[in-house]
Amino acid sequence: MALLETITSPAALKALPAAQLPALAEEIRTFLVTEVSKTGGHLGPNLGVVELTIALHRVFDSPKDTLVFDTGHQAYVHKLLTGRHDFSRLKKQGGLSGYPSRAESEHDVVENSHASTALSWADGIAKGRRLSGEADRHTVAVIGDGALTGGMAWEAINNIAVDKTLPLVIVVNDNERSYAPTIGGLADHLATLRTTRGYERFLDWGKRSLARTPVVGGAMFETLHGVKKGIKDIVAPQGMFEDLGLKYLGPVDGHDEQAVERALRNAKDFGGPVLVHVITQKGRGYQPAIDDEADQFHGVGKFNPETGLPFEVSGRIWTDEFNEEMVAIGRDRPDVVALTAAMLIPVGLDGFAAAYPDRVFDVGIAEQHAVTMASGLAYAGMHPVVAVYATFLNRAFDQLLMDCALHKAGVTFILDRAGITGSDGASHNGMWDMTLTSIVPGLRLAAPRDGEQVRKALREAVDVSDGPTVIRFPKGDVSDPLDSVRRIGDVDVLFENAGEDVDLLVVGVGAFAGLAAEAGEKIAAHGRSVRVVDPRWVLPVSDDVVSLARSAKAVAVVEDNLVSGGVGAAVTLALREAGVDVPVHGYGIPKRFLEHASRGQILEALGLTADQLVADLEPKL
Ligand SMILES: Cc1ncc(C[n+]2csc(CCOP(=O)(O)OP(=O)(O)O)c2C)c(N)n1
Ligand SMILES: CC(=O)[C@@H](O)[C@H](O)COP(=O)(O)O
Ligand SMILES: [Mg+2]
Repeated sequence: MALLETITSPAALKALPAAQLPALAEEIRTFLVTEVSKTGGHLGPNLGVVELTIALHRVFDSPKDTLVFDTGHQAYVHKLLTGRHDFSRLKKQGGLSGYPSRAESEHDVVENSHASTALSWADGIAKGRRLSGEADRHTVAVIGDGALTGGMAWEAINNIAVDKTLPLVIVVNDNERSYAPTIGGLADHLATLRTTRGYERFLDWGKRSLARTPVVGGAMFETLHGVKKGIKDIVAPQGMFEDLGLKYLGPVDGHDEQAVERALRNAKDFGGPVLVHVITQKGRGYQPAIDDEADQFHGVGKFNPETGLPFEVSGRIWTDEFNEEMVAIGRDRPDVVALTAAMLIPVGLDGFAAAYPDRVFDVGIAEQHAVTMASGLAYAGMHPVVAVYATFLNRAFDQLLMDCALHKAGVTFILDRAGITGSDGASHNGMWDMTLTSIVPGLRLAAPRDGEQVRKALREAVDVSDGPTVIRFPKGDVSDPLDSVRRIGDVDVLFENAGEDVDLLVVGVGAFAGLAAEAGEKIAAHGRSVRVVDPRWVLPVSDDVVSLARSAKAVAVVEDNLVSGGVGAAVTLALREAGVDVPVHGYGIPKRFLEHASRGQILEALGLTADQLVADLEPKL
């Protein structure tokens, strides 16, 4: 790592002779494989942007110029080149974030890991710089081909393309993959552009040859360039970007560092918005990643760098329960169809897709489209199941409210990674969904406490055809089965040590039902009468919960969601509306953005362990 150790800033990188850049790239790849094999992380995306990121930091002057990375999972090389070499605690508490972090560096801007936002950020930064008299500062947005399938990206392009003096460079990092191969018309269009790759080499040859031809050489090169443009338009119409008014440069071999530098310098000097189309390979330089058909080591756990094989084989996860039951439902219900936003495998729809390939729609990173398309599918007599990570539903709230719920569309939403996820940082925690969905008229939300409840809730949900149903569960290993002692209406009683009247009613929500039961039993052991329940369908608050509260002196609600506007808040409102004057103590996530750490570390820091709940709750009884 002789060279990499010397790169403590972009200035040091710029000072490196070009001849040493291939060696530096090699050292960076070795570093990434070695270090990420110990911590886990987004290895594939970062192996693909080594030369691109080197070229970016050699052509532009960060932080005077601004580099924005879309989604931000591919910013490890950027971190290395801006002096952050300690990856030993990557994505862990106190260590480097897995995404850009303003607290870490002046070179980092966008911390949001939700895709398709970079171009909007860049549009605003560039226009703000120009208004403040700093038009000499360039803004560069690096966006993947996957993120480019998100609607926001096109809203931004629509605005950028018409601003002919905007010093903004869009770099499309086209590796033909999101997790899986990128889908849709845009992907096809990028593919036609890729086929013109030969033209770049042809043009470069022409430029070098003609440059040596005195006098007529330059004119001939311009003619050649015009010919190339014409042929390219015939063979690979790049009209889309240029018809929108964007200057298009490329396609450029994203692993030829000097070619990328040349293209970026041209873009930098162009004097207006330019799109540079860079062709890269996800997992470049590490064969196990390249060979990984599922997602080319998009996001990996710890692995053996020699073999690429994982050290940790995960147990049965919540997603597996959904995956399997969906296949069974697909057999029984030909009207059930499924939608994913470029995450077929991560959300557990691969089983259903294998069995019923015509009934799965991968819409790209386009959650808003997915939700409204599902409303259309429901109108056409289908029962759609939309599977997304909980945090990404935020993006499609209006579609949920005004396309799905307003029209009473029977759509089922599966929110995976609900609650604290932790290591992917603030924007990846699924902590807002029950707050958002609690205000949607006609929506019913289930929070299963174990695998059996996931299956039951899913079966019940697909039978609802007059409004949206939501099932949410966390990341990781599914909870051990938690049996009820009896059922009251639709509510499962998990523990009770008294008759009807109790000192305390504890409502455990979803995966926190076990935590609630543990805390309730501890309080019961201290002499209190306690009942712990799991409502299963937690929104809207059921009459059964209200009537149970009438027989309690106090209520506690424990949820893996914001306290603000969550189930606890909904219970409080329901009790007030029913005239039940009983104190409700809400336990969950505070309304703030949470630093990356493990789920367990964050839950403990938030007081969401049984002992901490007991310690806080008992004095209030
Ligand atoms: C709104 C949103 N939906 C889904 C995701 C999950 N996600 C993270 S990276 C990724 C694929 C991104 O593909 P691309 O932009 O091509 O970047 P690459 O990994 O290929 O470099 C997805 C779907 C996300 N971060 N944001
Ligand atoms: C960057 C991104 O949004 C995803 O790749 C995210 O890292 C998914 O993480 P898990 O699938 O491991 O929850
Ligand atoms: Mg990609």
